[in-house]
Amino acid sequence: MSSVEQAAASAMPAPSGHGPAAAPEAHGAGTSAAAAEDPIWSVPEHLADILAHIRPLEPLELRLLDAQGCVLAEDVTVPVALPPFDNSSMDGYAVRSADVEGASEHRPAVLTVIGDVAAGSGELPAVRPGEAARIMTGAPLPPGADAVVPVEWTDGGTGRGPATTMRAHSSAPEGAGGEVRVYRPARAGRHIRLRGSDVQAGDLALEAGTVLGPSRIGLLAAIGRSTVTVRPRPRVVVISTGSELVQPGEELTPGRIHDSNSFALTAAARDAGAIAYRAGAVADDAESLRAALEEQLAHADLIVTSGGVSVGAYDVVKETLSRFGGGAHDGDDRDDAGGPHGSSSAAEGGRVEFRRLAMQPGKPQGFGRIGPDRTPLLALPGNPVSAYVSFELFVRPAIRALMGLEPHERRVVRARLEVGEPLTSPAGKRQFLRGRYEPPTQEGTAGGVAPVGGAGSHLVAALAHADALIVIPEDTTEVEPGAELDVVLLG
Ligand SMILES: Nc1nc2c(c(=O)[nH]1)N[C@H]1C(S)=C(S)[C@@H](COP(=O)(O)OP(=O)(O)OC[C@H]3O[C@@H](n4cnc5c(N)ncnc54)[C@H](O)[C@@H]3O)O[C@H]1N2
Ligand code: MOO
Repeated sequence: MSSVEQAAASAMPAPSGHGPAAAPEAHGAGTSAAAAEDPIWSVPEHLADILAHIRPLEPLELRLLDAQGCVLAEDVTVPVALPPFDNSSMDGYAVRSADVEGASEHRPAVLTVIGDVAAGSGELPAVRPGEAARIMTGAPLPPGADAVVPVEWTDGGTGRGPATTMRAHSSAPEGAGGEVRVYRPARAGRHIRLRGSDVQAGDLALEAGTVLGPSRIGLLAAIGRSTVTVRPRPRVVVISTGSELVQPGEELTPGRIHDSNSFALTAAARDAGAIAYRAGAVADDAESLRAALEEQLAHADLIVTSGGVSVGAYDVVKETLSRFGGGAHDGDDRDDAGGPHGSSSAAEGGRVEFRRLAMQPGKPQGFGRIGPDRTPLLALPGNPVSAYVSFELFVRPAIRALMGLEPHERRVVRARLEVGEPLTSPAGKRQFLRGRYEPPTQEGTAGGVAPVGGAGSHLVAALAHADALIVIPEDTTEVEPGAELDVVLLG
């Protein structure tokens, strides 16, 4: 295991934690009397439960541009070689190399021009000894020729010394005939792109599992594919909840705040590769939330909510989703909650289970599958930093799993903590502080990381200036200046 992998294993939630797990007390997070009924989940346990209930989306055949950002679900082999024929890499003259051997400015080779070969030419003139064909970049090499001299090595057929360019056929059609003086030799093969020099027929063009970025879409087009079988980008619906929320652009009245989570989470889902829809903010009432969910379920592969998962009197997400049925396939409303802390997870029962996690921020979390298609739903806490950190730890991997990708994307590195005073961290919680990372100046040494803002999960401005999450492990309550910690690099 490399040092980065080791760091990742300790800093990031790992799916290996799924299944019967250590009692919460083992993480030092258990609360005495309540622990037995309301266990505290570790970060890896919660992620493992999510990933255990998410299957990659079924492959679809999509047109090339619709497949951008998707994961290839087939091995694509090359049907015909690229380039499909020997062709010129320069605008110039196709010649027989023997005819231009020893050519110089003082003793040019004088060749008879037998015509033009433009890109796309089907019929090719044969080049015999003493002849040349004017040829354009990408045009097929005519039979007989074995080299191309660029126009800059010739007089361009003008008889007036070295040329810099060809004369346009429209204004000087005589350029396709007459004579050309060649001032430099070209050995056989010069300026020729050979058939199959890029890929051969039968080669593997792209392997299943490849993400289709622009250059890969270009390759698929080059080998003649108009459609491709991919796992589609997941459709993620983001719903924020809270009667205090006002949309950006609208005036704030007393007690209200702008809805920032639905924007940050939708943007984050797009950044992770999803097609994300912002369904907007729903007021804190169960009926509105239920209606919004019913409406969105039809076109969601994953639903993300923010807010309403804590212990308040208006925590409507928790109230609604704890009882939201599984829909058509929902045989019963059985209570099969438990996951690593019991026999199975709520996700199997078609409802959402709410948990406390041994982390800060992001303690309250919900996960389950709802509706007739058992659509996965992640209910994130409403505090903006908590929602964002939860996205990075749980939603991003879930989106990647739906795409058929390895869930962990973020790089984790070791970095020296750059602070004046020791930092404290709550016992039994994995703390994720926002930080700015400075890469090492020397190879083999650790970079530095400085906290941005405090631990408060309302600090959106500090979050916007952070580029890393500083991970303080569960069993660490104080970190000295200069200590090395895992750091999750955001982007
Ligand atoms: N008595 C307790 N109170 C709280 C606990 C607890 O254990 N006991 N946990 C705290 C923690 S930790 C968190 S995190 C929050 C989670 O609360 P909710 O998920 O129920 O979220 P809300 O109450 O709806 O909102 C919390 C906070 O975030 C602001 N918010 C909500 N949505 C948005 C949005 N879309 N854009 C911007 N800001 C948003 C909201 O106004 C609140 O300030 O609970 C603690 N309380
Ligand atoms: O978990 Mo809350 O997310 O600490 O603010």
